[in-house]
Amino acid sequence: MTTNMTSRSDYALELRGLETVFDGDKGAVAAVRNVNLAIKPGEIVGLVGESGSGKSVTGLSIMGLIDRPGRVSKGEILLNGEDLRKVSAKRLRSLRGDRMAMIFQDPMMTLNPVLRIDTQMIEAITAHDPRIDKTVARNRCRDALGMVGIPDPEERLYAYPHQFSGGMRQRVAIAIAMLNNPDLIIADEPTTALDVTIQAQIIAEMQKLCKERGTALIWITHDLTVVAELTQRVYVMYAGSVVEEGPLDDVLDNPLHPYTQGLIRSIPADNDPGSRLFQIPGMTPPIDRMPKGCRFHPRCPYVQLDCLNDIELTQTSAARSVRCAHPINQGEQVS
Ligand SMILES: Nc1ncnc2c1ncn2[C@@H]1O[C@H](COP(=O)(O)OP(=O)(O)OP(=O)(O)O)[C@@H](O)[C@H]1O
Repeated sequence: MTTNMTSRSDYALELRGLETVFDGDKGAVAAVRNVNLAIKPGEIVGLVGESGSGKSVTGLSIMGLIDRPGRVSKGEILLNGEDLRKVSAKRLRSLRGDRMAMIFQDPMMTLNPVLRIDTQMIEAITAHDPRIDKTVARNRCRDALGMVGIPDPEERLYAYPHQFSGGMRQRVAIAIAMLNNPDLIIADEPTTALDVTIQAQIIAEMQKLCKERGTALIWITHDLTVVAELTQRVYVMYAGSVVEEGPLDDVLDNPLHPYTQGLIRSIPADNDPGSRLFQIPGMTPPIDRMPKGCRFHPRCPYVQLDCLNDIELTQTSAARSVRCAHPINQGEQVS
C-alpha cells in the first residue's frame, strides 16, 4: 500500500483487507480478496480490469449493496474514517445517497420509470434532509440538472425517464448521485453504453464537478483509454485482487505486472487503425476455480516455477506496488 505516510482522516475512503465472498454448495468462495485502496478528497482513481476481475463487487461492497448469497467477510471499509462494516443498517442507509453514491452502467438502476424526475430528485434530497423547504429542494434539483449539461433543466424536471435519450438519462443519474454533495462517488462503467462523443462530455463534466466539490471518485472500467482521460491513479484488478497500483502515467509508461502490460497492449493504437488488436490469451478464471499462487500465471508470458507460490502486493517505490514475483523491467517486451 502507498498509504503509510498519511493518517486515516486524510482519506475520503480507505479499504483495508476487503474480502467479499459468495456462499454456495461448496462453501464460501471469495470474489474479492485482501483489497487495500485509499482515496483522498477530490481525487479520481481508476479501478481497471477485465470482466470478472471483481471491480463491481468491490464497488457494491463499499456501498453495502452486496446481497445474499454474497457478504463482506473481512476487512475495514472506512468512509471518512468511519468503518461502514460496524455501523447500523439505518446509519448505512443514511450515508448512502448522502455521503456516498453509486452510478451504474444502466441509469435505470437509479431511476424509477414511473416517476417524474422532479419527484425522484426531491425525494433524494428530502430522504436525508426532511426539513428542507420544497422550493429550495426543487431549485437545487434544477441546478443539478443544469450542472450535468441537461438543456432547459427547469422544463426537463417534469419529464419521465423514458423521455430522455440514453446519454441524458445517465446525466440525470449523475445529477442525482451528486445532489447531496457526497464525499465519495463510485461510477461503475457509467459511459460504456454511450457513444464516444457523449462519453467524453460526461467524463469531462464529472471530472470538473469532482474537482470543484472535492468529491472522491472511483471510476470502474475495463477500458484503459477512459482511465487515461480521467484519473490520476489507477488500481489494476485481476481475479479479485489488486495486482498493480500507481500513478496513471507511470503505470501506462512502465507497467510492472504482465497483466497490466497485456491490458495496455490491448488498447487500439490511434496511429494504426488497421492493425490486429492484441488480446491477452485465455480468460479470467471463475471464482471457484482460481489457480494456485499468482492467479495470472496460466496466462502469463513470463511464467516461472515460483509463480505457483502465493504472492503479496509489494511496494516497489513511494507510489507504486505490484503483485508479481517477476515484475517487468522497463522496456521489456513480449516476443
Ligand atoms: N451474485 C453472485 N454470485 C456468485 N458470483 C458472483 C456474483 N456476483 C459476482 N460474482 C462473481 O464475482 C466475480 C467478480 O465479479 P464482478 O462483477 O465484480 O466483476 P467485474 O470486474 O466488475 O466484471 P464486469 O465488468 O463484467 O462486471 C465474477 O467471477 C462473478 O462471476
